[in-house]
Amino acid sequence: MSLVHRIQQHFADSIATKQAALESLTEPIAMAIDLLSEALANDHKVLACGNGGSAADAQHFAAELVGRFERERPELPAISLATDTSILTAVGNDYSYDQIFAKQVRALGRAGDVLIAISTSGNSANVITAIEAARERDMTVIALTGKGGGKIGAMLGDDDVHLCVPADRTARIQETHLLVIHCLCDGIDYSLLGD
Ligand SMILES: O=C(CO)[C@@H](O)[C@H](O)[C@H](O)[C@H](O)COP(=O)(O)O
Ligand SMILES: [Zn+2]
Repeated sequence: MSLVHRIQQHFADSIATKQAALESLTEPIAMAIDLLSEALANDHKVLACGNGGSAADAQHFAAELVGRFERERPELPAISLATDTSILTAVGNDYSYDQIFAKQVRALGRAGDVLIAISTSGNSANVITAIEAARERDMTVIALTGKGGGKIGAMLGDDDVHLCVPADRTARIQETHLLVIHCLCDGIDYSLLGD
């Protein structure tokens, strides 16, 4: 395959994945927006976690809630659990990498808060333990996954929301997760501020 063809194939695959996600994820994204807007309107906060590209997504989402998305509005409480290198290295070193998010959830999470759990495979152990910790704290979970949802998809409860991108390739799932995150930001602003 030529370089030009490879580039064109990436664009075509990304468009096809987003088209498929448009069909399957519109309704669950709207449910996630309702859940987040309700929590934020009632003074609860959002915690977000994930590894690698998903760590960047968690940070990106928190930045758009604390700062802004496209419109001016009051600051919204959101914390990325993937960004404090002292906590990540201390907990990873003294306990295990599986605990890096869970211990922060237990430290910061309160009943009514929302955990955004991002994993393209749905199988990252530290995201799974973060969801278990969120349960202990009576938080609800919005999981962004792919590849069928993996173990995370299987462990979610009726009050949680599963946003599973219908794709198997990590890059395509990540690209769609970012689109989903921007839909969440826009939907929260719409719910809190109107049109
Ligand atoms: O961005 C990429 C690959 O595109 C990688 O950094 C990727 O995020 C890492 O391999 C993660 O550890 C994958 O974890 P997960 O999405 O399966 O939970
Ligand atoms: Zn990537």
